Amino acid sequence: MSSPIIVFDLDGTLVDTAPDLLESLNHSLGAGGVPHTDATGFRSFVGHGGRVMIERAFAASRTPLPVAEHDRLFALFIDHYGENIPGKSLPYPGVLDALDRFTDAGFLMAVCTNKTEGFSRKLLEALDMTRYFAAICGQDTFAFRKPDPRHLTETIAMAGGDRDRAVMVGDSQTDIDTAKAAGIPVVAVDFGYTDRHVREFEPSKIISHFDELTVALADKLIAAAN
Ligand SMILES: O=C(O)COP(=O)(O)O
Ligand SMILES: [Mg+2]
Repeated sequence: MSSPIIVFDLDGTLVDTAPDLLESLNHSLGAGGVPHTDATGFRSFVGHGGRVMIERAFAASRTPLPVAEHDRLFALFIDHYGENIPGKSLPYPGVLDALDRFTDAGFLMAVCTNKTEGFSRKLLEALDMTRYFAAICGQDTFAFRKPDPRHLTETIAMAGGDRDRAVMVGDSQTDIDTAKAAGIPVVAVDFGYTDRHVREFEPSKIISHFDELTVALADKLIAAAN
């Protein structure tokens, strides 16, 4: 039997990237003549990668966004964000202890994110976290991405895990919908990036700190799913 696996979302779950994403978003919006957004606006734009973030910010300010302009601003966003990694981004409190705990308990771990794979690897490397993960899969790793459940199930397969003994941990509706569609239990953190409280999306469990993400909880969720 292959190992149990715990799959993490990245932005807003493992790492607090909001200050840097917001700065790069505003750099790009400024170049497009759209007002800067704040932490509240950011929460409703994030979750589907940088392109969608720009698109949503334009829609919110009722400004048309022709494709060529979208491409230009996305390139500015990407360059700015990529150059500044890791910037101010840091793992949330208790993340590293939790990753050590699950390593010691024999779990595999993986990242399934709508960030690009390249930026995800660069960020995790800069924070010395790459070593924990058997797979790091971004929005461009496969031909599909969250909320398509195959992004999650293929991440599990790539990590060598067992989808019948898997748990997803995320911060957004995208993560919860993805896990549910894959038939995998999902723990939602309540401190990430979502404009609506995660309870509305009915995850299997909500936590407010990584100390609550125990091996016993993961075992319990896996047992209940089978
Ligand atoms: O970058 C985004 O928009 C979302 O990234 P996440 O899937 O790691 O939360
Ligand atoms: Mg997230």
